Formats: sequence, structure tokens, C-alpha cells
Amino acid sequence: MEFPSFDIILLLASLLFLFFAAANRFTISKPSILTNLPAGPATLPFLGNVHNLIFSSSDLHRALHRLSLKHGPLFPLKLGQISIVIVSSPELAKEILKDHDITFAQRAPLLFPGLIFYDCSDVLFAPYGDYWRQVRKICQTALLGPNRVKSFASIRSQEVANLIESIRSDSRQGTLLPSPVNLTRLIFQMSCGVTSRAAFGKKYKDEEILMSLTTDIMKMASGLGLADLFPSHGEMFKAMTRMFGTKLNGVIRGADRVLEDVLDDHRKKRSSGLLDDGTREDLVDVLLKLQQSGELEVPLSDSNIKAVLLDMLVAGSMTSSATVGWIMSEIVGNPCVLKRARDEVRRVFDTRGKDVDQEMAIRDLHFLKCCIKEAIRLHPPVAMIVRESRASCNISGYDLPRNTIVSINAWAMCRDPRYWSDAERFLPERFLYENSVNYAETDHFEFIPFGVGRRRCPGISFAMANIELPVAKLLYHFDWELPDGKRNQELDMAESFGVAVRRKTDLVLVPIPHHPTSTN
Ligand code: HEM
Repeated sequence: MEFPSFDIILLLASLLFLFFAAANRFTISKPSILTNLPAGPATLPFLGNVHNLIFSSSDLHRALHRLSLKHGPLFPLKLGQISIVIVSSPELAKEILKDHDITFAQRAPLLFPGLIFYDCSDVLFAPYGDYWRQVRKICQTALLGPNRVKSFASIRSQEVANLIESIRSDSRQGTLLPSPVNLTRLIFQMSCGVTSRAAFGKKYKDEEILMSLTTDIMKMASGLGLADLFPSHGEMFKAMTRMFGTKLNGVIRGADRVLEDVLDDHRKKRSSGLLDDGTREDLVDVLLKLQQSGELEVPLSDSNIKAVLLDMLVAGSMTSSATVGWIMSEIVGNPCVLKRARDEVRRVFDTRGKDVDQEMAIRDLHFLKCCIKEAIRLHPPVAMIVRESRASCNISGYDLPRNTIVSINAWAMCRDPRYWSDAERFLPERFLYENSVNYAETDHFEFIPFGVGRRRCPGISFAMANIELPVAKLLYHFDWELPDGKRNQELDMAESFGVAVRRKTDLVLVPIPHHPTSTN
């Protein structure tokens, strides 16, 4: 007999739980009390506000924005037993992320990240403290810092050339006219290729497995489990998830096998002395060397190393590829922008000649950079920035106790008409006069796609390098049309919420080669 699916079992369990809770008056521990906050939406017994969000799983950021229009820029939501404070204004975001940075330098310990990332020993979900500081610093030095990112230029260039070649061959399906290609898939493959080569030293032997595991992990890490909603019975739900979550367990085991393989490979390379010939160490080599050295403030176990590697793979490939997908969608969906961006790229690359350092040439692509910023404004991949307070504090007169989960709607702020004229439209020109946008240090809290403060994204340089080159090359080598003779403006722009907000449907476009024979 096959087990019913994970979701059905958990749904049944939750109904049973709610039934017993109601019938037998289970003592449910009190959620953190938020006393003097504005009123949030009306709650149901036991479920709280689950009914406000249950049908919005693919556009949670929009549902929360709609609620904020009614309940204000700061309001509480009750989900089961827990309370979350939803924040949607740049002023409040500044207070939380900048003025109270250290108080909110913590992430909420949720069920799925805990199960997937080896008890949250990755960088993203690790509790604030010495361990987090140490692994974040190692990743910055060995993978994500600007100099390190520069050193991966040849990897990026090869992977982008592969992408262009795959588009050419996929579009030549035996007919004279180019066929549509699935750009979402090819871009994701490129992103995984760059990240795994930079972090692990080479591509994983089975790219398909790596891509499907990364996608599944991203989906699973996005959700709240029943253990999160009902912490008083958290252990019971955790045990049930471990027992019946067959798909989840399969993904966790699959990822662990891949990471074990990567560690074995590197250990063999180290013991055979292959690193002594001056070969550059990758992130895995650095982590293993530090593990062996015994010099670390907090020792690293193999599970810790695997958690960090998984973080880099998932955070590195999902966010960047989702972003390239959105940039291409917005540019292609706006024919005047497409023409201007494409003309700029071709003029700059053709003037500089094919032997020039491609990444130097990108510095001159002023309009394209504006397109990238504007697409990130309309589609910040991380729509909600979630933190937890480490101590009680006061935000704009509201008392937030220790362990309050705060979710900042970065997406809503990027479209707030008080800060952006014609906020819903794709208008790259707006950034021609705002070229000072600095993702790492900002005072413009209406535009914080990479977060702010101690826990802001450490992968900004890595991400931007992996976004700018492919977009420039896609525009240089091809003109882009929609399949079936549709007009470009008819492109579907529906979103799918998750750790990274991606396109709901794959981006399928027809590439018309511009320089049919060259990939330079
Ligand atoms: C367009 C691409 C990306 C965007 C928009 C993005 C955005 C973000 C955001 C909003 C956060 C939370 C920041 C906060 O809490 O203030 C974050 C955290 C993080 N990102 Fe990124 N990210 C991107 C690419 C990357 C890449 C390429 C990597 C690594 C290869 C990466 C690694 C991380 C890590 C490790 C954290 C957790 C940092 C911590 O908690 O200390 N990200 N990212």
C-alpha cells in the first residue's frame, strides 16, 4: 500500500488536532503577546488569520500588501499560535533593519529550513552568533567577495557561451524558422553551472539531479509547517513530518548524497596532493582545510559544511536565475526598451571588439544597468525579508517583545506610489538619474532588494556578475519574439511566491539569431 501524499496526511493530522483541541480543551500555550499594536484582520479560533492567506500561496506578497492597505504599514497577523508583524513602509523598515539592526539580526527558526539545512547550520538560517559570523566570513572570503567574484570571470564567460550555444541548437529543430526555446530552464542551468563550478570546483556529474534538487529545496524551504504554526505541539508535528514527509525525506537524502559526493571528491584530491601544485582552492577546499586545522573558534562538522554548500547552491542559483528571467521578460515585453537596450549592447560590444574583457565592456552599458535595476524593483526576488527580535524593543511607539517575527514586505515598498511615480510601469529611465543606487549601503529603504544591515545578502557581487553578463549576451546575440505570432506586450507576467519569487510559467521565447555563427 502506498502512503497518501505528505500534504494529505498533514492536512488530516491538522484537522484531527483542531478537532481535539476544540473538543477536549487542549491547553494551547499562549502566542507571544503583542499588546499595543494596531488591530490586524479579524481572526478565527485556532487558525487565526490562516484563512486570509490560504488561497494566496502563489502571491503571498500581494495578499499581505492588500491587507496593509486596510490595516496600515505595521499590523499583526496571527497564524495558528504564532503572531507575525507585517511591515510595509520604508520608514519602519529603516527603524528595524538599520536603527535596531542588532536586535533583529536573527531569523525565525522554522521547521523546513531546520530539516533541510542540517538544523539551520547554513548562513541564511543560522542563529545570530559566533557560528553564523564565522561561516558568513568564510563564504565571503572564499566565494562571494568582489576579488573572488572577479576571479570567476572565465567560468562565467564559458557558461554564458554554453547558454548561447544551447539556445542556438534548441531553436534549430530541423525547420528553417527558429523554434521557441525554454529560456527559464536554460538560464537556470547556466546559473547552477556557474555556482557549482565556483563553489565546488566543477559541475556536478549529473546536472539534471542537481537542478531538480535545488528547485525542490527552494519550494520546500518557502513554506511554514504545522510545527511552526502550533509550537506547543511542534515536536509532534516535526516527528510526523519526518515519518510521513516522503517527498521531503527523498529530497533531503538526495541532497545529502550529492554533498557527500562533493566532500569525498575533495578529500581524495587533498590526500593525493593535487592541491599542492598551486591549483586554486575552491570553497569546499577552504572549508575542509579549516575543519582540519583545528584553529576555528567554532569547530565545523561535515553537516555544517554541507549546510553551507547547500545554501550557496540554492541561494546562488535560484535568485540569480529568477532575476535574469524577470529582466528578460520585462525587456522583451516592452519593445521600445528592447530596441534601446539591444542597440546599446551591440554598439558597445562591436566598438570594443571581440577580444576585449567582456566584463569591462559591461561598465559602459548604462541603459542596460537601468533595465536591470528597474526589473529588480518590480520583481525583487526575495519579496519578504523575515527577521526575529532578540530582545524586546519599541518601533515607532509599538512594543515588540523578544522573539517577535517581523516580515518586511520589500516588494510592496518597491511599488509604493509615494516613492515611485508610475510605480507599476517598467520605466528603466527613472534610474538614469538615480545612478547612485548602492545595493550594499543604502538610505533608500523603499528599494532594498538585498536587505540591509548585518544580515543583508553577502552574495551581491556574485549575483550581479551572474546577471549582467548573460542578459547582455542574450540581447547581443538574438532578437526575441513571442511564439505563435503573439505581440511582445502579451507576455504572461504571473508570479510564483517562494524563497525567490519566480515567473509562474516558464519563459518561452523565439530567438532570432543576430550573429548566427559566432558565440564570442
Ligand atoms: C538577485 C540575487 C539575489 C537577491 C535579490 C538576494 C537577496 C537576499 C535577501 C533580501 C536576503 C536577506 C537579507 C536580510 O535579511 O536583510 C539575502 C540573504 C542571503 N543571501 Fe542573497 N540574494 C541574491 C543572490 C544571492 C547569491 C548569489 C548568494 C550566494 C551565492 C546569496 C546568498 C545569501 C545568503 C547566504 C544570505 C543570508 C545572509 C545572512 O543571513 O547572513 N544571495 N539575499
